[in-house]
Amino acid sequence: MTRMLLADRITMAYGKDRAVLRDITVAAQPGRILAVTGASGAGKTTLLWALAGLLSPVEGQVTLDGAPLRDRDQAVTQGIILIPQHNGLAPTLTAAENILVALVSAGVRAGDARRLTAEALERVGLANQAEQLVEELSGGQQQRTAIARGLALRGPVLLADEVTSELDAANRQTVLTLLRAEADRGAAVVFTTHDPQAAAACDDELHLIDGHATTPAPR
Ligand SMILES: Nc1ncnc2c1ncn2[C@@H]1O[C@H](COP(=O)(O)OP(=O)(O)OP(=O)(O)O)[C@@H](O)[C@H]1O
Repeated sequence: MTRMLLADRITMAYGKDRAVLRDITVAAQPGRILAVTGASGAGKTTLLWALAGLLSPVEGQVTLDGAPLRDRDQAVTQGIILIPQHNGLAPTLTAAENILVALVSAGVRAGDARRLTAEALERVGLANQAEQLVEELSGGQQQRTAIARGLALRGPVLLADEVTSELDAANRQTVLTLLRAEADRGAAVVFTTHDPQAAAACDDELHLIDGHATTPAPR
């Protein structure tokens, strides 16, 4: 299954504050990885939250397969997976439990959920940390657990918010390879990053400067 997720001339603001994103048009395309780059505060997370259905534009719209995306509940139902910037894991559950809970609440049967959890932790190199509490994992291990959870859900859209920021070079490369595998199975992947090398490994780049798009060109 593929999905076409489009931000169509969106402007985003928090409360009555000035806009933090202005007139942005960008598509998450099946089979491709879009890098969203820009300095701290440029609006990368805000764009991802709009695509995830967590925030509504004040102008323009986010559409999914041509129809307006209503909210996060609809986005979850339609398989728009978000790996949030600060991992979003439950610290007092184990790495495996965090993934299992997500899978079971997405409707996966318990036996399949256990198998998918083990596979996902293996892919990020955390097979031996499966039964460890998240609060006892290092920052990079927590980040990889959040990535494993996002991978295990196998959605048609994967939104990954700075998911390599705490990783060493080898794990960063592993994660980029895993994001590529997601695109190769047909997912639309959007990846925010400060790392020019990581961005260069993606198919397309949207560069934000103070909420404005500057480089929408495909490579
Ligand atoms: N909840 C909020 N309330 C008010 N302003 C916010 C909120 N979240 C973000 N902002 C503002 O929106 C702008 C864009 O923030 P955003 O987090 O999208 O940037 P970013 O590019 O992801 O930054 P970073 O690389 O540091 O994560 C910033 O000026 C920030 O202060």
